[in-house]
Amino acid sequence: MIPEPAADVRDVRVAAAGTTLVDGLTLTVGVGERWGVVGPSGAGKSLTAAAVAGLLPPGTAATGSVRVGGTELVGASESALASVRGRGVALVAQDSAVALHPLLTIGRQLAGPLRRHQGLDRAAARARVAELLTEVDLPPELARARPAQLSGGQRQRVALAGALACRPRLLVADEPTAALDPPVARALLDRLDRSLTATGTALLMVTHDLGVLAAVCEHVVVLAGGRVVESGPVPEVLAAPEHEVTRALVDAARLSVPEVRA
Ligand SMILES: Nc1ncnc2c1ncn2[C@@H]1O[C@H](COP(=O)(O)OP(=O)(O)OP(=O)(O)O)[C@@H](O)[C@H]1O
Repeated sequence: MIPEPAADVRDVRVAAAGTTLVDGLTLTVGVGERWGVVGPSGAGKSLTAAAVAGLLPPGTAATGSVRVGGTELVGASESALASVRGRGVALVAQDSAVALHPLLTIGRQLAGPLRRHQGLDRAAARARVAELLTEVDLPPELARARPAQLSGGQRQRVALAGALACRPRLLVADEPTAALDPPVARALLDRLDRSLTATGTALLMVTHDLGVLAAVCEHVVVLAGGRVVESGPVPEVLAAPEHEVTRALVDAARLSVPEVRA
């Protein structure tokens, strides 16, 4: 039997106040596959990520179909969405670290979803939090710290640990390293890479950085004006871009990112 893909996205349209912002989005993310989403500013990358994660911002609405591990997210009730979050799909965003509660310890924040989604008791959740922190190369003692006591890179690692805590089928990552310095960003991506491999989690990652795309993803979709204009294996698309938008992105990257120079 062919396994359910991590995400099966069919003809998704996202609109706000009657304006179509993403249109005709169709994409299949196979089990454990890593997809990148690139495109110019305003192309619809973040809304695409949000639609696939079932977390569209207020005022926007989707039609079409987004199935994660066989569960339909478009039009799903809050309780149905809540049951898919964590184990089906998890989101880590550029500002995920900001979303940490300033007054709660890291340990309590990581333990919450483990207790809710996996039914762990207090002691089991505490042990799992220590494991999760170790998995993202943070000392387990950080469980007792509050977010303000951590660096930006450490906070983003905590966000990643939280997103991967329930071993989701799919991690949606929206510019997860955009707010980090290059060495800290590289370390986080390296960590992400190892965690995805260890858990078999698939990835859909928005990035504006073709170097990051090439380092992390196997497949790419290029968006422009809310539509997919090109998609395929990353090496092929970067080596021989077919659409003018992709060519412009590759040309811009050649000027600024040594790794993708021809
Ligand atoms: N909540 C919203 N309500 C109305 N319009 C929105 C909303 N969010 C985004 N948009 C609009 O939808 C379009 C796509 O936005 P989106 O944030 O997905 O683009 P993006 O490709 O991620 O851009 P960037 O690279 O600049 O972050 C833009 O024109 C944006 O102004």
